[in-house]
Amino acid sequence: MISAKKHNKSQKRFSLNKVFTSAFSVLFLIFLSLTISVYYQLNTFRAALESSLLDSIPTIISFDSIANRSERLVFYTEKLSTADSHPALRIANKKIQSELNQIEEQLRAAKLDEVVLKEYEAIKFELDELDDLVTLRLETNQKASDVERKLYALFDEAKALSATISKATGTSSSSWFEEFSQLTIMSANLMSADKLNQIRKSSQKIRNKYAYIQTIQPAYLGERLSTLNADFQDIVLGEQGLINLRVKQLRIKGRTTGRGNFTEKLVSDFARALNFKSAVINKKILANAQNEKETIDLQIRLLGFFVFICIVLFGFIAWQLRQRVIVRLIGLNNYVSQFDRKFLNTKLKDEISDIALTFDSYVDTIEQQKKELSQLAMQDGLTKIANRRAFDKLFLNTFDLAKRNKQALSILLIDVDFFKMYNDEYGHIKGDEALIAVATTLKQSLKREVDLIARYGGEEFVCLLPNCDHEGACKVAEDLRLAIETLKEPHKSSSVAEHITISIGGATIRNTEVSSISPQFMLKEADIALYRVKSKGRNAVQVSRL
Ligand SMILES: Nc1nc2c(ncn2[C@@H]2O[C@H](COP(=O)(O)OP(=O)(O)OP(=O)(O)O)[C@@H](O)[C@H]2O)c(=O)[nH]1
Repeated sequence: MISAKKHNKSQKRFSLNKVFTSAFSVLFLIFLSLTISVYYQLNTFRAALESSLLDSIPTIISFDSIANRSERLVFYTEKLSTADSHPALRIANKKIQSELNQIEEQLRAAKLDEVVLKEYEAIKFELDELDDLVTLRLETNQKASDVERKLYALFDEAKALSATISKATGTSSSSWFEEFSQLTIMSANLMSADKLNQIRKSSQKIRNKYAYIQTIQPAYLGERLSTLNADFQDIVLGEQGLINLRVKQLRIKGRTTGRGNFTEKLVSDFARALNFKSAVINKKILANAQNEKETIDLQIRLLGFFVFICIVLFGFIAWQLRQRVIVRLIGLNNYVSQFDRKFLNTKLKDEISDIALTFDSYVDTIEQQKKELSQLAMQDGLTKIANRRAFDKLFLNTFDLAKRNKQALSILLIDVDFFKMYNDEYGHIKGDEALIAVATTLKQSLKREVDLIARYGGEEFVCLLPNCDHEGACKVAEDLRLAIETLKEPHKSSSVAEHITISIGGATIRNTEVSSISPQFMLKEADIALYRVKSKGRNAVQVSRL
């Protein structure tokens, strides 16, 4: 079984599985935190936008709208307080009511705080009060006008009475009527007096004049005059007389003006308060937007930083992938395809190194097996010495070398004598053992490293003796023959000896003649020599010189 070579124990192991799992986990976590951060930021941004769009901006718009309506309300309040007729009052009231309705609707929609609502209620109350005052003023005005008319009617009556006096007395005018005319003018002038003090002074003068007139009135007018006086008393000096009405008029006017100004101020304040609130919300929105902008800026910078880190990490992982996996796999492929150890890289302790080491073991094993196979291919299966193929190959190479170097070369053909009989006598198994013994002895008998003994076929062996001349070849042949004889392997059926013997026929080429002789020829000559030895009785050697 093939086992991978072990890593150096001091080297820390980095499993590729762990490396890539950790790297991708880190990237995944960064990606996840990026996603969460972006999601959180977008949500915050959405909430801020929602708060601005759905809450603050509509509130500002409704505040502005209420403030605008309030400013219009100021205008109509002025119209109301200065209304000098009932139609004008009705128009002003209608406009005010319309504005109030709109304001109330918007106030409800804007969900404003209690203070604003109370202010609004106060405005409504003041407007009602103002309306009452203006109505009262118009009624008083009407009464004053009626009384004024009555005054002029009374004057006409006095005038007619004066004419009657003139007719009766024969004079063109009476001093009474003159005084009465002045009294009427003084009374009529009350209508143009716009100060209470003036009215008080005038009323005193009127009373004095009225008292004086009574002292100068003609006695013969009798009852007619007393009615006139009583009417004057009612029209000017009475409870509902012109003086009291004018005082009331001025007082109501003062109150109306005061209330009107107060209400206008109240409405203006209300509008200002709304404008202020709107400005505050506006400021808040701007502050929020600024905060959001700063947060988003920070997030963008953070995002950029994270993206940068991600790119660096991706680059690092890609580089690691290339260095740790791709480059090493290419190296491994080169190693496997070219069997060149320079491509073998097992520095890192991981799965690829494991594979590389396993391949390395396979390569070792294959090379070992190749060696063994090539050895087996050149070895004789029975005797374990070189076989004929090995001999043929080496013989041709040695022959070429000898030819080139002009060296002597010898070969010996060795044949075990009467081996057929040996087999017949002892059986094939014994025969095999005998051949093994002969081969081993022959091999051990050779002294030079370069000499080769091979099994040529059957019970025949061949010996290759490079750079060996005729004399040397004869000596080696004789040594071999002697070694087998010394073996004393019993061979009863042999007619040469009682033990196994060999016959050797050889051939030697001299250095000068090498070029004209072929390896086949040399073998043939050795075979002829062997034949001769056999013919002469065996257990002998003969080497031909070529
Ligand atoms: N046991 C055994 N016998 C073999 C082997 N190879 C060849 N032989 C036998 O060797 C014998 C050779 O016989 P022959 O060629 O007649 O030669 P010989 O009997 O030695 O006679 P000479 O060569 O004339 O002395 C044959 O009987 C072969 O069967 C082998 O590997 N094992």
